[in-house]
Amino acid sequence: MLLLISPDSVEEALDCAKAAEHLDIVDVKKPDEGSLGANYPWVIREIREAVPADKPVSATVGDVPYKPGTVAQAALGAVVSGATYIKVGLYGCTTPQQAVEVMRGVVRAVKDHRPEALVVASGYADAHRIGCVNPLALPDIAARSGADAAMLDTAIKDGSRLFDHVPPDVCAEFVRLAHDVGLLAALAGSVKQADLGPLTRIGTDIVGVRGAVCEGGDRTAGRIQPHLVAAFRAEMERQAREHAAAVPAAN
Ligand SMILES: O=C[C@H](O)COP(=O)(O)O
Repeated sequence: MLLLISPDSVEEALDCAKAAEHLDIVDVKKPDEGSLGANYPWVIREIREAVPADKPVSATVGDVPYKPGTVAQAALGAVVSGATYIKVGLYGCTTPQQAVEVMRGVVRAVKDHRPEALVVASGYADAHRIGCVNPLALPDIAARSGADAAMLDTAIKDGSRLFDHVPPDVCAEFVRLAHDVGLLAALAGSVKQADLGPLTRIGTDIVGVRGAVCEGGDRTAGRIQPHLVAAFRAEMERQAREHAAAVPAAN
């Protein structure tokens, strides 16, 4: 499982760089503009320059409306600025067809510019609270649009967590659906160390985190702490070892 950490500024990205050996992807966002709030192109560029070259930079395009042209243009902005994972939060899409239309524009805009960039179609575990597409629709939306990964995050950051809205067995179904169509499965949403056991067992490819590695667990007022990133990674590795030991025993 890969660890994606979301700093909100160049300063925080520098703190991530101090913990670079413990993380896999640096994800640029602007939390005060929403769960997948988009940051400025120059912030993406500066963060790309600040983190080690072997660490991919991801950028969110925002909690986007159903405006395929607008979103495609924003996605191009993110990839031109140096991101190689482009995440789109399908906030304003109320049907799978709308979501596919938005994602097809994003995939074309991104891949025309940088074919090897990865496009991530993100839905929301708490979709029922905001009226957007059902979480389990995401793998099919991502596959039909030519994206590389399906993701879930939480839209409303009020302390409720991924598993409060989509329990582990339904997340397992999400991962299975994504893998069945050859996609990566990414999960996030106030994930804590205690969630890493189930996330590992269900075969999650990427776990996205911010609050759990911020001072005081506070994703808004706290700053990312390199020692919390290291501790989170250590727990991921412990869970991976336990899982690897348990799997042959079960067969
Ligand atoms: O993409 C990951 C998100 O930034 C997760 O943030 P969070 O752990 O504070 O919910």
